[in-house]
Amino acid sequence: MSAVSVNKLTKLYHTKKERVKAVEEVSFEVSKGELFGIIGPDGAGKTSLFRMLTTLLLPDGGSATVDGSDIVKDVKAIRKKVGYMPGRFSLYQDLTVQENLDFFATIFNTTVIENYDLIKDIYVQIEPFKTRRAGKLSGGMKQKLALCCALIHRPVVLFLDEPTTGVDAVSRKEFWDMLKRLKDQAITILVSTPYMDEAALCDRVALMQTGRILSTGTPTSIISSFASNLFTVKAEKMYPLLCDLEAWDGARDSYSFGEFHHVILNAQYDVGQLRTYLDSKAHSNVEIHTTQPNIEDCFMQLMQN
Ligand SMILES: Nc1ncnc2c1ncn2[C@@H]1O[C@H](COP(=O)(O)OP(=O)(O)OP(=O)(O)O)[C@@H](O)[C@H]1O
Repeated sequence: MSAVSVNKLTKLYHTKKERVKAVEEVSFEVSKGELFGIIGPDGAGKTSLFRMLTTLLLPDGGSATVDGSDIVKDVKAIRKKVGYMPGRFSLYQDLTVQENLDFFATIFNTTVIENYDLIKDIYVQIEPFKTRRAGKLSGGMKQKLALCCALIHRPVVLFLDEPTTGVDAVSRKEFWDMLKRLKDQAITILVSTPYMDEAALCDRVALMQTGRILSTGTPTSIISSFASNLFTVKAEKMYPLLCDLEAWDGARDSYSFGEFHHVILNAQYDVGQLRTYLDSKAHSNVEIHTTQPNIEDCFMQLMQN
């Protein structure tokens, strides 16, 4: 049995102006003990998906089970089994660190001591501030407290909605290290993120855009399915360079990528023709290198398709 099984799950929102398909016939499976990432930009539908899987939102179509329980019929069972850390800080700002933890333990009819072994690694980092109000903690500390609260009833499946958004690079790394250690405790983890580089830290990922899943697989399998002539290109004037690349028949796709532009050449074109074309457009200090694709390149290509 899968830890999470999702079959054509759909969520629509009706506003005065329009009907938004936030999640559209999404299907995937997550195995027990997996660290599964839902990777997608703002508005992709990640929060709506997680809220349906944690029974906070009713679907408009399709079905899903979490640890064998149906998300519509077995609401009470699921709420006992899942831990949910919402994207926005959801703890009680006026309660202290200790009080927040006790509160969440109490509503799940358990105690902090009973499950201390599970949160110990994370909790020791915020313990020196246990009498501080949650609202006065730094972003990284809030995130650790929220994770402890989501874990305090020893969930079978943990849902983390954009846990690293707005968190500094060091705290992000620490957070992913914590998730790896939690995985060793046999907890299945679903984590959503808009950061493409975090895909590589998951066992498997689903790439999501405007309510749909574009691809599912291990980060390596998604990258190896990217069969393309990919180059990095740089020149003195980067914006005109991008405009010229976009206008060229030889480029199947081109987009900004950090300090470079990435260009995928059409099959019948080569790097010599790319250089000749850029010379004909009078670009100076042109640098062209072959490069290996990463998840972001795959995402860009899938979006084009
Ligand atoms: N209550 C709502 N009413 C109307 N539209 C909504 C509502 N909630 C979300 N949406 C829309 O549904 C789409 C998916 O939103 P959702 O929050 O699920 O995505 P997300 O990937 O979590 O993005 P974000 O990180 O911006 O929250 C977006 O277009 C959003 O504007």
